[in-house]
Amino acid sequence: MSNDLYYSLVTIRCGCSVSGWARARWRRRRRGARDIKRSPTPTPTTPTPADGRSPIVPRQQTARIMLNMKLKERLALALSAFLVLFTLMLVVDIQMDYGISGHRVPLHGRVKIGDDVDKGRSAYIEFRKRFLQKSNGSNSSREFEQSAPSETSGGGEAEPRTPAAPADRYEDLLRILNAQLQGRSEDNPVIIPPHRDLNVLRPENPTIGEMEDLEPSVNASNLEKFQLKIAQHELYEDGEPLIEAVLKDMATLPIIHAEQKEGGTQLKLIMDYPNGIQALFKPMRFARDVQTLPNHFYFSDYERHNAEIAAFHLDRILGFRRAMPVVGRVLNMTTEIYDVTEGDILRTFFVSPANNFCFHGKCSYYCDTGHAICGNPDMLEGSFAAFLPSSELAERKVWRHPWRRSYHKRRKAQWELQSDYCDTVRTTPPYDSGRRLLDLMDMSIFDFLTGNMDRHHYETFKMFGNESFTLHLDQGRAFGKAFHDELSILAPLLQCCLVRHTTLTKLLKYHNGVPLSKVLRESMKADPVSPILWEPHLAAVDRRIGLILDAVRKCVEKAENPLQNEVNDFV
Ligand SMILES: Nc1ncnc2c1ncn2[C@@H]1O[C@H](COP(=O)(O)OP(=O)(O)OP(=O)(O)O)[C@@H](O)[C@H]1O
Ligand SMILES: [Mn+2]
Repeated sequence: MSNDLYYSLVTIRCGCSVSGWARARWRRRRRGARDIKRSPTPTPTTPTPADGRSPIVPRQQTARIMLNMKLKERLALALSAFLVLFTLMLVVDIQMDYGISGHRVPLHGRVKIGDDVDKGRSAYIEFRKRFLQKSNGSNSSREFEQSAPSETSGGGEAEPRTPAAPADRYEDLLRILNAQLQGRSEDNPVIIPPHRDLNVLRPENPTIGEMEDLEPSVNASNLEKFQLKIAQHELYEDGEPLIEAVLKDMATLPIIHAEQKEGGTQLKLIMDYPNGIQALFKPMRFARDVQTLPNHFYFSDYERHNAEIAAFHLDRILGFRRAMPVVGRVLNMTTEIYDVTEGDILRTFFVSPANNFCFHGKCSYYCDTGHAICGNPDMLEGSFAAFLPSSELAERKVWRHPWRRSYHKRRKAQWELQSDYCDTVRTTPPYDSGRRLLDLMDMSIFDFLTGNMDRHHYETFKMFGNESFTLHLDQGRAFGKAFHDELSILAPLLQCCLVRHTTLTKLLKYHNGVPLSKVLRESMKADPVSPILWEPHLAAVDRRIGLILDAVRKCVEKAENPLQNEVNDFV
C-alpha cells in the first residue's frame, strides 16, 4: 500500500485531517521504517575498534589487576568511591534545602511584586534590605523564614516548646526605660515616656454610660453592663470581672436567632441570645495547623475563627485592652443556625457528599458551594465576639489606616514608595498630636505578633473625639503563617521610630521573663475550644518579640547617633 493511499485511508477512517506538516513527518517516518526493513540484517560480529585491538584485552587486564589487588586495597578503593558519592549527595541536598538548584523557587520564598518597576525607588523595600544587612552576628536573621513541616499542614499537634533563655536581654533598652522612670531620658525621641503618653496620663476617662448618662438597668445583661463601661482610653479595665461573665454568656446561653451580617467580605453571622445579647460569629473553616496558601494574598486569605480568639487574649495580655472579648463554641448547625434563621441564607444549606450539613451564605469571598462551611456532621465550631454597642448608643468613626496596603496584586501603597512617609503622617491631624500615632505603633506591634496584614481601616468611638483608643477589630486574617515573620507589618514603627514606654516595657518583660507564648497558652486554656493556636504560632510570637526589640534598638541607635546616620540611615 502506498503512503498516500494509506494516508487517505487513515483520514477517511478517523474522519479527521492531518496538517501538511504532520503529513510530511508521518511520511518521513514511514520511509525511515521501510529503509530499515530493506537494509540487510547485520551479522552479529564483535565491533572492532579503530586501532584494531580487541576490547576484551583491557577488560581482561582490569580484571587481572583487581584480582591481584589485596583485599585491603579493594576495601580502600570502595570506601573512597563511597565517600565521593556521599559528598555529592550532601551537596545536592543542601542545594535543595536553600532552593538554589537553579530551577526551583525556594520553598518559602516570597515573590517581590513590582520590584522591576520600582527598582531603587521603593523606600520600604530599600529599608528592609538595609535593615537586614545591618543585623549583627548574634541575631542575623531579621526576616525569619523557616521551613515548615508542610506548607499547609503541620501534621498533628506539635509538642509545646519552651524557648531557650534569651541571649540578648536588651540591657540598652532597659537602661532607657529605667532612666525614664527616674525622670531622665524624658525627651527620648523614640521611646515615649509615661508622662508624655495620654494613654497613661488620662486626664479624663469617661465611660459610654457616663457620656450618655445611662446606668445599666437591674436586669441588664453582662454585655450591656460591659458596653456602658467602655471608656475613652480602653474597652475595659485591667482585671474587669465582666469579661469572664460576657465570655461565659456567649459560650453557654441559648442562641435564639442567627442572621448573616451585611458588609465585610467573608461570611459572618450575628447571633442573638436572650436578654438582647448579641455576638459576631465567624465559622471555623479548617484545622488549626492549616496555613495561608502560598499563593494567597493577604486580601484573599480565608478568615480564621481561632485567630479572633487568640488575638483577643493577646491584646489583653499586652495590656492594650482594645479588642472585644471573643470565645469559641461548638454549635449544632441544625438547631442553632438553620432552625433560628430565615431569608436567603436558608437556600444555601445542603448536605455534602460526605453526609455533612453545610451552608455558604451570601458574601463576596468564598460564599459558594466550593467553599461551603460544613459541620461534622452538623456540629460546627466558631468564634463569638462580644457585640460592640449599637450605633444609637455609641457611633463609631471609621478611619483609613495610613499604612493601609494596596489591596491590589501589582500596585504598591504610598508608604512603600515614599521614604519620608512618616513625616507626612506625623504632620497630619489626628496623628500630629495626642495618642493616635502611638496607638498605630501599638497596632503595628500587635499585628506583627499575630501576622495580620489586613489592617485597612480602624475604628474609634465618635463620642470620645480624637483622644481615644483605636479599636482592635477584625483579626480574622491573623495567625496564617507560623514560619514567616512579615516585617512590612512593622512598617509604621520602622518608619516613624516611635514606641510607647509602656508597650516596650511589656515586650521586654516577656522577652526576659516568662515567655509571651506561655502566658498566652495559659490564658487560652480557659476557652471551650482550646487549644486555640497551633504550637508553631506560639513559638512565632516569642520570636517576633525579639524582632520588634531589634527594630526599637536600631531606632534608638539611629536617634543617638545622627552623624553615623548620614552614612547608615536605613530609611
Ligand atoms: N464585635 C463586633 N460587634 C459589632 N460589630 C463588629 C464587631 N466586630 C466587627 N464589627 C463590624 O463589622 C464589620 C466587619 O467585621 P470584620 O472586619 O471582622 O469582617 P470582615 O469580613 O473581615 O471585613 P473585611 O473583609 O472588610 O475585613 C467591621 O468593620 C465592624 O464595623
Ligand atoms: Mn477582615
